[in-house]
Amino acid sequence: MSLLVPSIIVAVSCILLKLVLSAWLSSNRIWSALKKVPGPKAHLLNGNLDIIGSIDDYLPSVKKLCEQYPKMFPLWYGPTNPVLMVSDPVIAREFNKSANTKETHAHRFLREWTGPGLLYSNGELWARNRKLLTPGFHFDVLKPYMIVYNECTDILLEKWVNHAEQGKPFEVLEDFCLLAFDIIVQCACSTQLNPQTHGSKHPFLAASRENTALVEARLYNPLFSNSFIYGLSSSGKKFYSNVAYSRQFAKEIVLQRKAALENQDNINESRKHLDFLDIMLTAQDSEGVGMSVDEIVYQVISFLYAGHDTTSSSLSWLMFSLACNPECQKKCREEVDNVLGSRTDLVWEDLAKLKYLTLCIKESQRLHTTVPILAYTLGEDTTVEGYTFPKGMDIEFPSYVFHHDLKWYKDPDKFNPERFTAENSKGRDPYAYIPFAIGARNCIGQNFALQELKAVSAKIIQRFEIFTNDTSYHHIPSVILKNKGGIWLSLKERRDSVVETKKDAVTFGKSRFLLPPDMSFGWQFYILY
Ligand code: HEM
Repeated sequence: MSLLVPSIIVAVSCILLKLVLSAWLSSNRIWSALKKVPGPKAHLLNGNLDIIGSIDDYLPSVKKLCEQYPKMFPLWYGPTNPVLMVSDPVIAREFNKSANTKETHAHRFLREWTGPGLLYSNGELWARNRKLLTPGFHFDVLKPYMIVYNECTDILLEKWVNHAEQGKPFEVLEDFCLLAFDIIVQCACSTQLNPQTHGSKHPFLAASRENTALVEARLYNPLFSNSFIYGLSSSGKKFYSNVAYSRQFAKEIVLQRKAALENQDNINESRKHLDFLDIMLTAQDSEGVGMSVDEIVYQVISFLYAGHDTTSSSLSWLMFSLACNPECQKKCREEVDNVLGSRTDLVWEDLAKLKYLTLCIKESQRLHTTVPILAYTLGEDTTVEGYTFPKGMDIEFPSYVFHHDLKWYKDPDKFNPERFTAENSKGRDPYAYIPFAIGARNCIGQNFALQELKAVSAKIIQRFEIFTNDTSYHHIPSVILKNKGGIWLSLKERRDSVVETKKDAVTFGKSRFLLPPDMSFGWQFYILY
């Protein structure tokens, strides 16, 4: 007994020593590798933070450094947090050949929130789930979602009639955020929350926004890297309470759906579509093992998060681009009028016919790159351009810089949709255009997102003319790209339109059954099918 305590102390000390030693050795390997690569001189106390400047200056600073070091360079976010920034898309391809993981500080913090869903998991867990979820994005599954896009956009259009009548500029990101959330929650979980008309922000959206901001702030405080210490702070308490809420919210949806699936009688036979949740609840791997409820909860949170933030940013920038370029807007409108005639609802077959609008979407995603920096951690030792970089080293692909590279884009700051015609795209390296990332960790939702962007924007253009008083912008790289001061547009309802508008388009009579309002905040939710 008397020897027990000293033995425990020795054992714990040995484990701690081993942990510290291996962390030190790994950092040392990274530092030795990075020392060999030319780059800006790092300060002992703040690394390269003085060159990078504030978040307002971040993108221009990185772009300038990429021009100065056109292949790659080490960048120190503070004294102990180096990454290798890859300036050249062709070299980025070399780094993407091995299995990269998502293990940076930001990924770790975000994973604490979403859990190990597809977005932030790694290794075998990620590979298994990616395989199980891929069928959920097959075109046959996506096609019926057109109904949801049409119905949700009708709600937005009715709200926007007021803006058109007032003729004053208004900030659009918030409305697009509600729209995209409305769409994803219906398509992913067949659940209706009516976030666009509820009058107050849905708590999942509030939690999602607050946690993104908290993660951004956490990156600047090395003490908060430790989850236990972070949990004691007021920011940490808010963060973990948002985590608990989001999981409870997602779990409620999953359990209700699981019960309904188990009791087939409850499911109406004329269901309009399969959703991601059905696929997750019924998918099995090669050994016949399905996903656990917790695993599905993490996927639901990841999908709801990834599926609304990026899409709303893309939609806002697309509308801004069209407002700044009236001649392009006019061409889109002519195309939409030709394709739709007097119809207001789009059908799947319309999407392929909206060729010019598609070029505008691509160009807007280039100029205003939604996810401007992609970060990874090397999954194995990797040799590129004669340098060997160790497993565990963080790398970044500045997709925003790739999208503004003079080598691939003439007049990169100009909005020119024609650069994406098949003819003009010839010879462009695929890594020079990566709005949805590229390789194994590319966006699983990209077809869904493009379909949604086309359908929503076509309906807006059909109904309104879009204007802006200020064509200047200042890109801010939050997790997604924002404009400093927001995106402000004004609208005019079209008088020349041949369509019949649907004032009573918004009906909620499709709900099959109502779940108890157990998520508080006065929010009820409806399982639709
Ligand atoms: C315009 C809209 C969208 C853009 C620009 C976009 C962009 C991206 C990018 C750049 C990544 C890679 C992130 C990284 O490596 O850190 C990604 C991953 C992902 N996206 Fe999207 N996304 C969009 C819409 C969506 C939608 C609608 C969904 C869900 C339906 C979705 C689900 C995901 C998921 C689950 C991942 C992780 C994939 C994996 O690692 O296997 N995204 N997205």
